[in-house]
Amino acid sequence: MADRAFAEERKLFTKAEKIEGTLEVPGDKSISHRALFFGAVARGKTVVKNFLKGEDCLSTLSCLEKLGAEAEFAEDGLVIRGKGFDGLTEPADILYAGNSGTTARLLLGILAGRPFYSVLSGDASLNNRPMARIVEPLEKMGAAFFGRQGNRYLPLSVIGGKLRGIRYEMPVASAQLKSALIFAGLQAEGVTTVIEKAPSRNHTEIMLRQFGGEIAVSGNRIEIPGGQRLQGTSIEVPGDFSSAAFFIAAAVLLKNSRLIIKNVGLNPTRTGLLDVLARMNARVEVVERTEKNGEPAGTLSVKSGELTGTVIEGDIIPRLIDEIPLIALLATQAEGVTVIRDAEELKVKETDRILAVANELSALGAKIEPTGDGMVITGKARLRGGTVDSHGDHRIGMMLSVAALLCDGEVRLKNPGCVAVSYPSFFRDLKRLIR
Ligand SMILES: O=C(O)C1=C[C@@H](OP(=O)(O)O)[C@@H](O)[C@H](O)C1
Ligand SMILES: C=C(OP(=O)(O)O)C(=O)O
Repeated sequence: MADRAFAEERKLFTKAEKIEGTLEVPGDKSISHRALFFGAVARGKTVVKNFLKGEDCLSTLSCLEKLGAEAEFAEDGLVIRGKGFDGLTEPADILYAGNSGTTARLLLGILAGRPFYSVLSGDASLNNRPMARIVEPLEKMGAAFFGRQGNRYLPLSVIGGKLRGIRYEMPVASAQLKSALIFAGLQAEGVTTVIEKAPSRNHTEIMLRQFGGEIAVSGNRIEIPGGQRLQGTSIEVPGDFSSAAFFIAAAVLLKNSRLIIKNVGLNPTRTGLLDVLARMNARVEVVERTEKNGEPAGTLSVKSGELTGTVIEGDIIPRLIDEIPLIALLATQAEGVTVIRDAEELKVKETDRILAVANELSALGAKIEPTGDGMVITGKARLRGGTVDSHGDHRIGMMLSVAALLCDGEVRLKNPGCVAVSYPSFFRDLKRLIR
C-alpha cells in the first residue's frame, strides 16, 4: 500500500522450540470500533476501557472527530462525549478510513441518516473493496451516494437525510453490512428488518442494548425500531480473539508448548477456529468463562498436539473468516488434506487472501491449491526459509510470522508494519513467548 510508510522488510523470528507463558492480547478491534460509533451517536459520556489503539480503530476515531464528536484518552480509558445522532455535524474535510473496512462500512450506515454532505475515502486497498453491498440497501432507505463505477467503490460522497425502514435479505453474510443497516435503522422512520444469510459476529446487537437501545433478534431475523435515542455508558473491551488466534496456532504447532491466554473474547460468533481445532484434534480448552458488557470472554489453555486435516465449509465460515489464513497454516502441518470452501469473501479483504495465502505459504514449501472459494491444503509439509510479502495485509503478515517459527531457514517479511492495523505490539508479544 503506497500510502502507509513502513519498514520495507523485516527478518522474522527463526525456528522456535516452543511457545510458553501467559498472554493478554490487546482489546478487540470489532468491539472497539463499535464502542466509538455508539459513543459518538449516544447522549452523554461513554468510557471505553481496554480500547484497541490499532490503526483501524484510530481511523474510526479520526472520522468521528471530523464529524464533531469529542473524545480524549483519560486514565480509565477513552472518553467520548456524544450529543446523539443529531449532534454530528457536516465535516469540513474528507473522512479518511485508512485500511479499515469496518470504519467505512459502519460509518456509511450512520452518514445515511445525517442531513449533510460528506466524502469518505480510504487507502489503495480499501478503495478497491466492494461498497455496493452497503450502498444499495441504504439507497432503498433514502440516502444518496455518488462514486466511481456506479457507486461501487470509495471514495464515495454521501448525502444523507430522512430514512425509512425496509425489509432486507442480506446477499452476503457480513457483520459490517448488518451493522451498517442497524445504524441506519436506528435513525429511520418505522422498523428495519434484516435477514441474515448465516450468523455473523453480533457485537453490534449486543452493544446496542448496553447503550439502552432496542433490537429484536429471532433466528436469522433482526428488527430495529427506528427513531431511537441512545444513552452513553461504560464499555470494557475484552481481548481480541482474532489476535489471540496467532498465538493459539503457534502453541498448537510448536512441540511442548503451553500457553495461557487471559481475558480474551469468546463470543461464539467469533470462535469458529476453536470448533475447527477440536475437529483437528488440537488441545485447546476454555478454562474460565466470564462476561463483559454482554460479551462472553474468558481464559484459554493451549497445548501442542498432532493435527488431522478437515473440511471447513458452510455456516461456520463467517465465524472464522479472519482466521482462515491461520487455518491454512495449521493445515500445512496436519495429517492428510484440508479443504476450505464457501470462503469467496476472502477475495475482498485487505488483499485477496486466497491468493496471498497460497502464494506466500507455497514460497515457504507448503502445498496449497487456491480454488474459486477457498483452498485445498496437503499436510505434513516441510517449510523452508525465504522472502515473503504481507502485501500490506496485517493478518497475512502475522500468519507468516507464525509460519517462520516452523521454517528450516531464515524468513524475511516484506511490508511488516501493517500488523499495527490490529495488533501494534504483535512482534514484542511474540518475542516474549518464544523459546
Ligand atoms: O464487523 C466487523 O467488525 C468485521 C466483520 C468481518 O467483515 P465482513 O463483514 O466483511 O464479513 C471481518 O472480516 C472484519 O475483520 C471485521
Ligand atoms: C477484514 C478485516 O478488517 P476490515 O474489514 O475492518 O478492514 C480484518 O481485520 O481482517
